[in-house]
Amino acid sequence: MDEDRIGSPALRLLGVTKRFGPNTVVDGVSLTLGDGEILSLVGASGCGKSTLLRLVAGLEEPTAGEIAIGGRVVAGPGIFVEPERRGVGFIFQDYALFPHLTVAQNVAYGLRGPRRAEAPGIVDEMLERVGLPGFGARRPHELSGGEQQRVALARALAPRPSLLLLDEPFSNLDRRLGDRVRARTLALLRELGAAAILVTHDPEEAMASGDRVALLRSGRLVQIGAAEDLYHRPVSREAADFFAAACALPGRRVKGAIETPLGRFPAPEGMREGEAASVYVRAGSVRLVPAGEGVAARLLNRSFLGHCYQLLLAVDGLDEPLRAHVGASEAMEAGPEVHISVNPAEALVFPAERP
Ligand SMILES: Nc1ncnc2c1ncn2[C@@H]1O[C@H](COP(=O)(O)OP(=O)(O)OP(=O)(O)O)[C@@H](O)[C@H]1O
Repeated sequence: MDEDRIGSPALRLLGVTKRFGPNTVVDGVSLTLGDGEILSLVGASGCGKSTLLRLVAGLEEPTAGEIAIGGRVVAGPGIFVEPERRGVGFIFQDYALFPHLTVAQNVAYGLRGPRRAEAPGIVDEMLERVGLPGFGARRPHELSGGEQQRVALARALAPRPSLLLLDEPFSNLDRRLGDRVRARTLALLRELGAAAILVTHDPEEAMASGDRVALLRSGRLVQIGAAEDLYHRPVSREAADFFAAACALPGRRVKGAIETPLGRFPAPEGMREGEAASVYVRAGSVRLVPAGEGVAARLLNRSFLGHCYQLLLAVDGLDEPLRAHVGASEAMEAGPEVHISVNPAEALVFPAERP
């Protein structure tokens, strides 16, 4: 590594934009990834996550903006470094192993220069690290989905990339296997000190996996920060919609506070009197209170979620049932009519007409 690149961020994007014809798919994205940092990139289907990864990998060329990896500009005005010269590893959703090559040949595939000569030792080490020692002679079709994913990981990490890009790598595995393979993958990335971007459309996976989480919507970066920030302090209605897993109550500012079917909530600064609001209430913030307190609701359904019970409640003025997560004794005591309240400090309030 050049002297002047020591201490450079693993990745820096500056105003990166990608247009396909008239469609702007990635729109002025700027972010910096520290050495060894793992970033979850999350957003709804079609928001541009894969395109952003492909731009970093060099599989697409930006229409505008600049990309630097480890301090070296790899894409920008008049500059384009080919994918194989970027020192970036890539794992796709379908693993993309070469079916005609053995596991060992797959893992050795990306080794270049002096590391090529050491291939047998590196292959053994990588297969050991991903928990597949002795699998070198097998072919991809002789492996389970989880094993194929681990070979893809060994192949991507064998050349020791400073940056690894993972595009929904666990989504083809069932939930429990996916969780296990994800934990193993993250531990290995930490061990090797590789920075990584993990693309997912699942907010829980994003929050559980990344040092930071970046939320993309329509090609734009909506918010980037610690998982707790996105969950507790979403910057906008868009971010709350994605992360809060909450019911949105309609409201309106009346006499300085937001009036809703569940009572009054503090108005955010800058909201005008009479302006419409959306108040996000999480299931864990809804409490059952004695009759005569709070607001009356009708119990529509009770279900066991494992860590709690979920009550579905009909409340006058709400189009959709409200979800409440409560403990076993509360759930069992709840009759057809209940009374509920929400701590105003636990709700998220946004102007309804602005994004
Ligand atoms: N080569 C291309 N030519 C034209 N449009 C494209 C091309 N690649 C992607 N797009 C469009 O860009 C948008 C973003 O696609 P992208 O695959 O980046 O989204 P995504 O967030 O990864 O979605 P998903 O979660 O469904 O994989 C989509 O509308 C897609 O149709």
